Amino acid sequence: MSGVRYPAEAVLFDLDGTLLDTIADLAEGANRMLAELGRPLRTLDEVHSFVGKGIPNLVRRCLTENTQATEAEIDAALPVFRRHYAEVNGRATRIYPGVLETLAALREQGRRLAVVTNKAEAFTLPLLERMGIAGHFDAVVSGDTLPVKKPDPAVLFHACRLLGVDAGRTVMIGDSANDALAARGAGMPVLLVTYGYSEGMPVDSIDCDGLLSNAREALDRLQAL
Ligand SMILES: O=C(O)COP(=O)(O)O
Ligand SMILES: [Mg+2]
Repeated sequence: MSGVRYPAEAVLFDLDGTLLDTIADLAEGANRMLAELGRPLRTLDEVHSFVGKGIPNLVRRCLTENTQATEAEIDAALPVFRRHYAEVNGRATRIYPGVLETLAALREQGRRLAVVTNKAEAFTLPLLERMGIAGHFDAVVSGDTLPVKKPDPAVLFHACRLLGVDAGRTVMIGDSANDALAARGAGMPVLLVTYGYSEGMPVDSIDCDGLLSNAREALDRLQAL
């Protein structure tokens, strides 16, 4: 892996598409919103390609992809989505295979772990609790923790500050170009899982330091650092 010549003391994890398969709940929230607004519903595949840049972007794309909406309509839709998503958040969400044992093993190795997600904090924290994984993380940075979100590297630096670990001793693991660009901007190595969302983009076309078909593979990669 390029750029790392020391043990990685901390690992930053993306949430949606990396640790948790949240797509069914996101699609349910989106379609309840669209139904309430009298707009055409979206397929799971469509929602899949809309996830990654946060909830405002998901709502915007649901309302504007191959159709039209005014800025005022998009603004008005956001609280509708939030209301519905708050109801379903976590219901059909699943932890990806290999994630639990990987988190436990990384902690066993003494590494500090954080979640850095573009999902808003109001949904992130209850979801981590509900899925029983909140206790694995020493810090959580959500999409509205700072005024910026991924791909801005500021969120990764913020997570490192919360962890008390140098960004130069940290590795990012994600599923999309937002994660990879943020890591590149922070000068951090980045591994991408191949099973996530990546906004409809082939994940192997994204500049990164390695692909993981199962989170468990991160253990070997990090072992070598
Ligand atoms: O909320 C999103 O759009 C995606 O969130 P993520 O950063 O955890 O993938
Ligand atoms: Mg993601």
